[in-house]
Order: sequence, then C-alpha cells, then structure tokens
Amino acid sequence: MATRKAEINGKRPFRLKEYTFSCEDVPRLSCTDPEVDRLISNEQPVVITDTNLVSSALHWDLDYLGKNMGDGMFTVYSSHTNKFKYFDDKKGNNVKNFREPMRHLDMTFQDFAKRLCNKKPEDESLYMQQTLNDSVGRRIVVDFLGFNWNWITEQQKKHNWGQLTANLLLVGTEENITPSHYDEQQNFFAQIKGKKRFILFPPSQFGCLYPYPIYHPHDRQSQVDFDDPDFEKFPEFKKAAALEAVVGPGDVLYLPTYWWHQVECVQGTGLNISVTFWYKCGPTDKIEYPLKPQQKVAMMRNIEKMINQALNDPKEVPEFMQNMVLGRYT
Ligand SMILES: CCC[C@@H](CC(=O)O)C(=O)C(=O)O
Ligand SMILES: [Zn+2]
Repeated sequence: MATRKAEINGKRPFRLKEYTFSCEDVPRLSCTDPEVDRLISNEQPVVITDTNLVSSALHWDLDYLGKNMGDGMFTVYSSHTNKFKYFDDKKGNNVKNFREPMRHLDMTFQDFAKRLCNKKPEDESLYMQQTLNDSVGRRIVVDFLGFNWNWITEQQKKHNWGQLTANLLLVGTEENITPSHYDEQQNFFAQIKGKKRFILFPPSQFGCLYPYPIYHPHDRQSQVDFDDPDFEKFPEFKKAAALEAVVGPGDVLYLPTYWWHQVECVQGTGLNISVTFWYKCGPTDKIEYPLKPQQKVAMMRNIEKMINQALNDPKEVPEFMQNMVLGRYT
C-alpha cells in the first residue's frame, strides 16, 4: 500500500495511506477566528484549535484510564482486519448470509488495557467505543466536568443545534480504521491522544459513494472498498474528491451532519483516544430553494423508508426501485 509523508504544523512527520482520489486540506483555524463561525454556519468541516474543549483529559492514557474508569463493563469491538465497519444488528435478518465484520465484546477497562498491552501481531484488533456515562470512576467524572462546556454550549446555541445526545469515548491502536460512512448528527470530534486522519466527502458526493440500501445492516456506510475500489460496480467513485484533516491532541474537528468520513488512527502515533460530542440537528425554520445536498439525502432516506414500509419485504425493494428509475430517469 503506497503511503506519503505528512506532518501537522511542522511536528514529527508520519505516514498516511494513499488512495485513488485527491485530498485537499480541511481549514485549520483558531477558535478565535471569525471564519470558524462562518464555516460551521455553512456546515463546512473545520479543525478548530485552542478551544480547551478537552484540556482536562489530555493526560488520559491507558494506565490512568485503567485506574479510574471503574469496574463497569464497556463496549469493545474486535476485528480480524484493522477495519471496524459499523453494522446495525437489528437489520441483520434483512440480508441473506450477512456476516458481522466485527465482534461486539463487553469487558472491564482493565481487561481491555491488558489485552492491548499483550496484543501480538496475529491477534484481532480491538477498538473501545463506549458512551461516557455515570458508571465511570470519580476522577474521570471530574475530568469530564472540566471539559470546556462554556465554549461548546455557546456553539450549540449560536448554531441553533438540538440537544447533546452522546459523548462516545474511543480508545484504539494505530491503524484502526472506521470505514467511510455518514451520520445524521452534528459532531464536534475532540482528539485526546495520538493522531487521527479524517477523509471527508461532502453530502453532494452521495452519488459517488454508493451507500448500502437503508434496510441493510450497513445502512449509511459506503459499499466502496477504498483499498480496492470496484470501478465496474461503482464507476462514479472515480469522480470522488476528498477533504482531509489530521487531528492531534487538543484539536477539535467540526464534522457536519451527512458528511462522509473515513477515520484512521495514524501509524506511528501510538495509543489513540478521542471523545465525540454529538448533537441533534436544529430545526429547519424555512425551506429555501435550491435545497441543500444534505436535505436531499434526508429526503432520499425518508422515501426509502416509506417504500420499505409499504412493501414490507426487503426482497421486493430492488425491483421496485429499478422499475421506478431504469430507462426512465437513467
Ligand atoms: C463509532 C464512531 C467512530 C468515529 C470514527 C473514529 O473515531 O473511528 C466516527 O465515525 C464519528 O465520530 O462519527
Ligand atoms: Zn461517524
């Protein structure tokens, strides 16, 4: 796999995997720069520095979390490859012979830390993805309360977002990859330890990324394997053009809703810790034309849901959709 050298702000270089598509940089601005507000209002991604959003957690490492996460059971995924492709197990029966691409395990943080430390190259990769809740130890609660809630709540209000829905703690090792998908919430993604590379595509490139059908367990995930794209099956992927951001400790990436993202723990940057801040989207006061790409994606999802409900059988959906468009809108 070809790689290329990269660095953040002249810091120690590291290597990034090369793909078939071009990558432009996401803007990297201080939170004091008024351009940040403009980009967020326009639902454009931006790496925001100097927020102190998670400064109270920059000392987190495996040892500290092992001592302070408490003895609760936490969600850990295990994968034969280094890819952690999300799946909705409630939709598993909709697809014949669906094979779950990773295993969902529950374990204490101490057990997770031990398995990471003793991990041999042939062992499965592990990725903790746990919503921060009141089961954690007191010192983690203190660190959590020490997040810069003033700044992020000010953003939430300024941009008229809905409620904070979850803070997901992500603890992984270098080379863990979350393959390309989109979410339906606004996300301030805070990096605590190690570096993460985001490969982003705007919602307007929906047609290049070929998401699975909405009834599929991999709903919202791209069908395209970036490491070996099938241009026969997914010809429009040739036109995909990405934005890229590498975030390090203290950086916050604003990841707008419906933006596609593949996320890679960067090689050579060690243990990787992040926390997400997911917010419900705000209400659309007035429909304005032309509609925004993300509104069209939301419309497509609602129409797919309606068709699935009306047909009441996933096996009937492909023929129905093809009859509707093939030779008529193609
Ligand atoms: C389960 C969430 C994973 C995360 C990407 C990553 O850090 O691996 C992501 O996709 C997001 O924050 O939206
Ligand atoms: Zn995501």
